[in-house]
Formats: sequence, C-alpha cells, structure tokens
Amino acid sequence: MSSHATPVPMTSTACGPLSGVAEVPGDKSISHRSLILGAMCIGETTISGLLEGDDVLDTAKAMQAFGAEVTNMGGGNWSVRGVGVGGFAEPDGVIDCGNSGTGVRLIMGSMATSPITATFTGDASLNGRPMARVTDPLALFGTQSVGRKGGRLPMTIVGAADPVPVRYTVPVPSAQVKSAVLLAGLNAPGKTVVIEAEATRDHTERMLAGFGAEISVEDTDEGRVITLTGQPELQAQHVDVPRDPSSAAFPVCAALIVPGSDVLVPGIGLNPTRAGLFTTLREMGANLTYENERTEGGEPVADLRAKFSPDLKGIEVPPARAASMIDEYPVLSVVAAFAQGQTMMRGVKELRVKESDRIDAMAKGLRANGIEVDEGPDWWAVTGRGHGNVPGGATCASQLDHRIAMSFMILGMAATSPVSVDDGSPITTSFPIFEPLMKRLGADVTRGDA
Ligand SMILES: O=C(O)C1=C[C@@H](OP(=O)(O)O)[C@@H](O)[C@H](O)C1
Ligand SMILES: C=C(OP(=O)(O)O)C(=O)O
Repeated sequence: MSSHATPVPMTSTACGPLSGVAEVPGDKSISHRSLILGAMCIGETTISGLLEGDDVLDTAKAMQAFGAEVTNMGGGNWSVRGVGVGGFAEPDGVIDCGNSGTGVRLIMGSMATSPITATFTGDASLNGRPMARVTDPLALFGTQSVGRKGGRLPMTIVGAADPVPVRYTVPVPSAQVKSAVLLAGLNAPGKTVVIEAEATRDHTERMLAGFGAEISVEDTDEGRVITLTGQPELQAQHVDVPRDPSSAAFPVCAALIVPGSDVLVPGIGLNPTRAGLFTTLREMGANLTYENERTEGGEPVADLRAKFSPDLKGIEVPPARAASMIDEYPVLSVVAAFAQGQTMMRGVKELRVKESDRIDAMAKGLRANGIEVDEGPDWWAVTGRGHGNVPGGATCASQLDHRIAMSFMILGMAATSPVSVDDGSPITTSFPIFEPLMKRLGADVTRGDA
C-alpha cells in the first residue's frame, strides 16, 4: 500500500466578504486522459494547463512505467512521447495510483488488451474501493485479474494476448467504467460497443475522436450507444486542459454563503455532463451568472460570477442530474445548510463508493456542526438553518477524501464557530492551490485544530 502523508489538521473561521478572481487549476478528468491517450499515440503530445495534483502526477508516473516518455516542461506544460496503441511495455514495479479511482481504472483499461502483466495498488482509501466494476467487463476481452477479496486492490491484471472486441452495457452510471472499456477496446480488433443508460461525463469519447479514433455516439431507447473501431493509429495532439468545474465549485459555493462576497471564477467548462451543480445552485436562488459565454476546444465555457445569495432555498435535486454533479454533492450539502428548508438528494448511491462514503462522511460532520441530515442507501436530505444560523464548532474526519476536507473548510467560512478537519492533506490530490487561492479571496483558513 502506498504511504500516506502526515495528517494536516486545518481550520476555517468565519471571514469578511470574499472577493477577487479565482483561477482554479486544470480539469482532473481531462488531465488523466491527456496523459493516457498521449501515451497511446506515436509521437509527441503536448499538454498545457495540466492539473499538477497528486492523482494526475501518479498517472504520469504510471505512463512512464509503461514505456512512455513523460516530461514536465514547467508552467503546467507537459510533453508525452507515446508508444502507440498496443505498445505498452511491462512495468518493472508495482503501479501505485495513490488516491485516484480514475487513474487506476483508466490505466487498467488501457493495458488490459496488451500481452503484459501489471500489479496496481493505492492508498487505504483506493484499496477499499470496488474494482470488479472494471475487471468484470475487461474479462470479456480475455483479460485476467487477481485481487483481494471483494475485487479490491492490490490487484494484478494479466492483459489479453488475443483480445476480442466486446459489447457491454455499463450497469452503474460511471464514466470510469465506460472509459476503461473504451480504452481496452482500442487494442482489440473490430468494434467495441459500450452502452450507458444514463449519460456520464463524455471526455473519453470527445478526446478519442480528437486523437483520431473512429468513434460514434448514438442516443437510442437503450441509452447512449458508443461504438469504437479498434486498433487505430492515434494522432499525437496538443491538449489545452480547461479549468475544472469540480474545483470551481468550492470558491463559487463559498461566495454564495459568505455575506457580501463577489467572486469571479474564469474559464470554466460547462459541458452539460459536468455542470449540474451550477444549474442546481441557480434553482436554489443562487446569485450565479455566466459571463463571456464562449466555445473553446469544442466545449462550452464561461466565466462564473458568484455573489452572496441571501435567499437560498432548499430544493429537490432531480436524480437524472446526479451524474453531471456527482463529485459536487458534498459541497452542495454545505450550501444547503445555509438555505431555508430541506434539500433532498436522491439517486446518489454512487457517493457511497468514492474516496470515502461521502453521504456518511458529510452527514456525520454536518450533524456535529449542528445541521440536521437524514439519509437512506440511495438518498440524503439536509435541513437548512438559513444564513447566520449554522453553529459550526466541530472537528470533522476527512476520511482521506479531498472533497470532504474542502467542503468542511467552506462550511467554516460562514458558520458561527470555526470548523476543523482532522486531515486536509488529501486536498493536494485535486486542488493543490486550494488554501492560497481561498486565502487570497479573503478566507481565514489555517493549519491546525481550532
Ligand atoms: O471519469 C472520470 O474522470 C471520473 C468519473 C467519476 O467517477 P465514476 O466513474 O466512479 O462515477 C467521478 O466521480 C470522478 O471524480 C472522475
Ligand atoms: C471521485 C473522485 O475521484 P476518483 O474517483 O478519481 O478518485 C473525485 O475527484 O471526487
């Protein structure tokens, strides 16, 4: 198991208005995919705006272990000299994906149809997460896997020497599973078909097309049917990674709940498969506007302006929207605490198998800070107390989960008493500049317990 850094307790205390420009880092999903697809091309892929968080850096190391040449050119610019589809070498050592579900699942897919063997591990959080959801469909290609009980890491994957293409209906709404199957399909002859009943983030499909693969997507009664022709020669590209809407969520939500705030978060991708939180916040009465709406690299992009929103109200979040805001429920539950009335979130059982059981982690921490939370296997509900009435005052367990740690830091910015987390170190997996960025806006975030 990979080691975990020394715990870093952090405390957030109510602050004056947040103001200024919050330039959040590059999109984590697109950063992982840029490195992996770059490694599967012949030639040099250049990447600008890569997220230099631990999750993505672990994927960069993994691509090197499989034979690609990955170079940090400085300033968020990276170069990947790929080995081509089917060109991965067998790694000498164990592949450590740290805290990253996306990293391990996509990399397993990308090597699963090459005649090589690799062993994967991660930190205590990742080693507790389910991998059968990926190894089951990979077995259809002819891939073998041996892991711990319950399909957990550490796990060894024996790539299929003579892969066959597959047709697979993804049983859970998961872009990681969909992507693992598509990446495995790259080195299988013929057409691999993946069907998803609910649309999940579509970066893999878009990027595969951008890298020159033959891929089509059709909306049918069964759902989205994605057809990929195997064994293409992927074309090395330049990828300009847009800023991450999942990171933008934190300064946006903080501005909505801290009185007097006015924060601009520029250049955020509003791909409909990612932007569900912003729609939800607007339905709750958030003063959140899109400025300078434009298209960049084929994706809708806008500058988000978030202002203190005195009249937030609880709503029922449509379950059909869950996939488009799956990583944003923890911070949404914090905003819901400052709204009037109940916010009901249904169709969210996937939250229980993230870096932590996110419903459990948030419910425990919110309750300790004076907020009523009800929950069931697939739903939870937060009863808001309105602005000025959220007690705070507790230390919450972040459970090796960056989104939990950051969400409680946002809670402390507007609660009556300071809010602490036992360990903020996981924040570096996705948003390494969270602390200085929030401080520059005016937040009072410090290292140590209250
Ligand atoms: O494909 C991706 O980049 C991701 C997919 C989602 O996970 P699931 O596929 O498990 O829903 C999301 O939670 C994760 O942060 C990133
Ligand atoms: C769920 C997340 O990431 P991953 O699954 O890649 O660990 C996340 O970033 O919120």
